[in-house]
Amino acid sequence: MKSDGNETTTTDSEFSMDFFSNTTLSDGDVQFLDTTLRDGEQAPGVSLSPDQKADIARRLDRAGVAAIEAGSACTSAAERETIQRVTSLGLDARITSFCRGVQRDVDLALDCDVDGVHIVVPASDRHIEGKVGSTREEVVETTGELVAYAKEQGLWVEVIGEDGSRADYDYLEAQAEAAFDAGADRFCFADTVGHSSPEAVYRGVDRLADHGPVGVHTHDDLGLAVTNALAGLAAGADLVHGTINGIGERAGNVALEEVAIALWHCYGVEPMATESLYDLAATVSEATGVRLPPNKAVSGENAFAHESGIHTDGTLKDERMYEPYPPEAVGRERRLVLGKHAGRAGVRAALAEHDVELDDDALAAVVERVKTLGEKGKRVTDADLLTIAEDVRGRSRERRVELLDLTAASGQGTPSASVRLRVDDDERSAAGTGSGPVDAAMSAVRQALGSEFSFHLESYHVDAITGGTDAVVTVDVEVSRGDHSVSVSASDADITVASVTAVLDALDRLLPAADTDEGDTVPADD
Ligand SMILES: CC(=O)SCCNC(=O)CCNC(=O)[C@H](O)C(C)(C)COP(=O)(O)OP(=O)(O)OC[C@H]1O[C@@H](n2cnc3c(N)ncnc32)[C@H](O)[C@@H]1OP(=O)(O)O
Repeated sequence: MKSDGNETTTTDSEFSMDFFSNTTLSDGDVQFLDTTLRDGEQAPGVSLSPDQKADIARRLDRAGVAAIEAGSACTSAAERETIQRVTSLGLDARITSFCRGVQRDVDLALDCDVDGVHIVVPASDRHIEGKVGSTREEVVETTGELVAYAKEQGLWVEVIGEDGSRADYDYLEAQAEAAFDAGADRFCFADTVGHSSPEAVYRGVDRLADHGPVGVHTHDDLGLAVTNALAGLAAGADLVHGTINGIGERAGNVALEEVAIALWHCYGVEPMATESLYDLAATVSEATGVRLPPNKAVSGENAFAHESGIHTDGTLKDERMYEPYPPEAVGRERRLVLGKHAGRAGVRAALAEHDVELDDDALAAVVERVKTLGEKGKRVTDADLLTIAEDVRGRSRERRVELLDLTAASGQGTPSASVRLRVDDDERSAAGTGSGPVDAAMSAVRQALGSEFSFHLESYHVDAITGGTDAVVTVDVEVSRGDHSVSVSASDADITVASVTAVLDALDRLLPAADTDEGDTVPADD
């Protein structure tokens, strides 16, 4: 997908980063090295299985990432197994391993059949003297020897000057020169502790780029990771190291999806397919357990959501009114949300999605009630909106599906549940098993309903409203039948009851009204 236009910057294949300099790059000159599986996995508590690494690597490869650092072979036998799983996939991307500046690490990487290695050598005096107890001269010498050794083994080699942003740049340049003289394919400027200003990154990369191809590796301790990656590119780097969702040590690495969208939107450069970004973000979040902040660029839940009336009205008039780029560009969809800041246009549009049309007075009354609900801090779901609309119109609706009884049992055996439902005039009971009590109850519900009342659970989300083991939980679901979907939330101290209630409320909303002349319910699934 090509950038469809940023009104203030160039979008053709040539771009210039005027802020930093008059550097000009063409699309294709920037490549990405994804290190989610190595530096990203170094985030505390994260450990990816071979299958998870393989799955993420396949998706990165399909998205066009040039290189994937699959892990640190020196870590353990189990880690080598995960790297081998990735190297066995036969991907187009170059698969690499992290190595310290010691031959043993390179040999262990070779055992994993990687295409290349990142030989990480200390660059700042703090790291040279304080960490590895060496000298500048010794590090330069051993780096040259190790690069020559790795090249003899047929490996692609990148030397990373660790803590390079805090190094004496004269020395960093000497280190890069030694690495290139020994045959290194590239050198990487590393802002290892995320300490650098954009200007300092620019100066460092500018000097290194005189000696050969340079990459830039930035961290987000100052919130400058993306800016610093762009500064590196402006100074002549052509490879950006980063991780999906910016996971990594401390405040994390640069978020690759943020660099990708910034390059695409602002400069018309696309080192990876932007349409894959959300899928990658969701996959990595799920695999690592590191949640996405709702306001995160590209992948946050709210990145393409509009609640306030003025924004919603503007967006309904022109989708680009309050968005820099369309959600489809990163594989997402826009959401209009109702709450305290809602206005008439947004409420009218939300009702129209459920084939409900109101006159101006009724609409104003619904808007007021929506605002009141939103002011209580409650998320206004489709079910809430439809209930308010019915109330305002003075029409009551007869429920078609109702939970009469629910029992769930869990423990060390297989979780099981039984339900009793009313479906129209019919009373139905069924039992089911599942991976947990909620799953078992859902299985029982589906069995009781039968294929005639089938539904699809689009999303399921649980939040504890209060703390402690007696917490009240809210379950938010989105349920669909055919082309229609509704969002519902239900709260209860029992998560199984809240889950079943939410799903049945949603299904009830999706079924045609018993009294069909109401005309304000969605058509049935056929
Ligand atoms: C900036 C980064 O992201 S660095 C990458 C971080 N990644 C990792 O640490 C990978 C996981 N690490 C591990 O599994 C372990 O630390 C191992 C297997 C690598 C080493 O374990 P141990 O031998 O027990 O050493 P330990 O972890 O205590 O200390 C690290 C050693 O590596 C040495 N070292 C650190 N960086 C380098 C380097 N760039 N080049 C050479 N040696 C280095 C340290 O000096 C220290 O050696 P010492 O024990 O002789 O003092």
